[in-house]
Amino acid sequence: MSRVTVMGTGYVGLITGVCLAEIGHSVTCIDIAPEKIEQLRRGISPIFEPGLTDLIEENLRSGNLWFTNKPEEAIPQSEFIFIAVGTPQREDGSADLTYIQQAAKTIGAHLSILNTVIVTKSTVPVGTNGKIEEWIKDSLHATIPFDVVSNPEFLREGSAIQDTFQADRIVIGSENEESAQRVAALYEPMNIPIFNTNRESAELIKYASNAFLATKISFINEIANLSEKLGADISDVAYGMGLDHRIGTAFLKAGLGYGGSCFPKDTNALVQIAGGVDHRFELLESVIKVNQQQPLKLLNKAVQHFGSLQGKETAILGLAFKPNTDDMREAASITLIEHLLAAGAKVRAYDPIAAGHAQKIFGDRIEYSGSIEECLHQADMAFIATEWEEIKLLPLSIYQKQMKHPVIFDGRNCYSLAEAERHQIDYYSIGRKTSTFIRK
Ligand SMILES: NC(=O)C1=CN([C@@H]2O[C@H](COP(=O)(O)OP(=O)(O)OC[C@H]3O[C@@H](n4cnc5c(N)ncnc54)[C@H](O)[C@@H]3O)[C@@H](O)[C@H]2O)C=CC1
Ligand SMILES: O=C(O)[C@H]1O[C@H](OP(=O)(O)OP(=O)(O)OC[C@H]2O[C@@H](n3ccc(=O)[nH]c3=O)[C@H](O)[C@@H]2O)[C@H](O)[C@@H](O)[C@@H]1O
Repeated sequence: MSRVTVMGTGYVGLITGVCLAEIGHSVTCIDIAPEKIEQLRRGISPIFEPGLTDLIEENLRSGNLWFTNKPEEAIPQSEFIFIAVGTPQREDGSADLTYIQQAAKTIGAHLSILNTVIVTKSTVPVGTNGKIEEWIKDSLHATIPFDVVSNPEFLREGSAIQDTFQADRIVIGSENEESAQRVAALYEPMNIPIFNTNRESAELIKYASNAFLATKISFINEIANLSEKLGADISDVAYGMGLDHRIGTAFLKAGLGYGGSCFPKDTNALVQIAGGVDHRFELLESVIKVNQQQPLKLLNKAVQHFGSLQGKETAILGLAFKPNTDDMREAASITLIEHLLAAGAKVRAYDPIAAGHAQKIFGDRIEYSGSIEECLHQADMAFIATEWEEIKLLPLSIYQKQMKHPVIFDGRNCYSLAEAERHQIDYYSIGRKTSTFIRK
């Protein structure tokens, strides 16, 4: 059992803290946001993540997990300090290291002589772990031994706990073998393959992994755009490609493009990191451009269908950037809604859990529906922006029943073309033939 402090109770900090507590370590999570700590002490998770509340409650009860906003109550007693604070995007696309620097200074101000290993979980530009070391040194009041190790995080929102306990690999980037072994020992009960490397490589593995997955998505979206023009069906094309084990089926789902708190931010950051060493990352620049244009392609289909969108009652099904999360950061739904509003459409939206976030973004510029049926009622057109189970499995007869005449712009390819035809629905999707019903 080791004593661990986790700095930051966002997605990564909370999941890291809770999972380390679950395997028997004594974990204190600290945050500068007092309201989060207050909630967490009462067992309330500030984020929506399946299974997380149970794990928080369980580990609070067992005494393995504590929450505080006072670093002095945690850092001096810890053998490991995980940094899991945010690294948001600056205006120019580069990563903002303000929170990282603040966390490093806090660590330096409270570090004791336990030969503590600082473990960086946050996604940080190559070279940052070296800077963290310097920032900590600059804040120390005496000569105190410590080490800084890179340990990037690969979890996905919505399946974060499973991703942690069944991770493909744990990457540990260290300049010192003993520190690397100590971090590896922490994770031993999880029985996950460990890959050891130096800090710079570990930092780059994180950005390269996200950028590669983003590239797969933009690639398949381009093939989808091509499929539409060539009469191919993207579902079959992606499936047929994925049968080659060298390609694999994962991340070949065409749609509205990638959103979320990380792919857009990290692809932009990697372009900046490359630029910093005089390398123009043209491939990644194109990936980003394709992604920005993808939701507009579906909107254009609506413009072509109706001529003008002025006054059109529009239902948006799904707001979150993907299912099983209430996160709307960089969600394709935002692009869709902003463009629809600009074109004069009247928008109402439904999402099982993300409406609260939407309210902060759109206020009363759109309406919020309490159910799918209410959202679709008397609508001229419906956009499917997130493939929540209840949206994906919604019978097409509900669209027929609720809408004026069912016209669906499906950004997540939830239905088969045959089904849409059977229900006599004007059905537009991504990378497939349009199914238009000629009204008598
Ligand atoms: N969200 C995700 O699914 C993943 C995120 N990452 C990376 O992990 C990092 C954290 O991401 P999120 O958890 O989403 O961030 P977040 O922004 O949701 O949470 C960060 C938390 O850190 C707290 N914080 C800021 N400064 C602090 C300090 N000095 N001391 C203590 N707490 C402090 C904030 O109040 C906030 O609660 C980012 O670098 C992100 O790129 C990596 C993999 C997955
Ligand atoms: O660094 C991060 O924060 C994380 O970013 C992603 O995780 P996440 O953003 O939670 O979600 P994903 O499931 O990867 O989906 C990202 C976006 O890509 C889209 N996507 C995904 C897969 C696909 O085939 N097609 C597709 O359009 C999703 O709709 C979503 O908008 C990575 O998958 C994680 O490994 C990484 O740790």
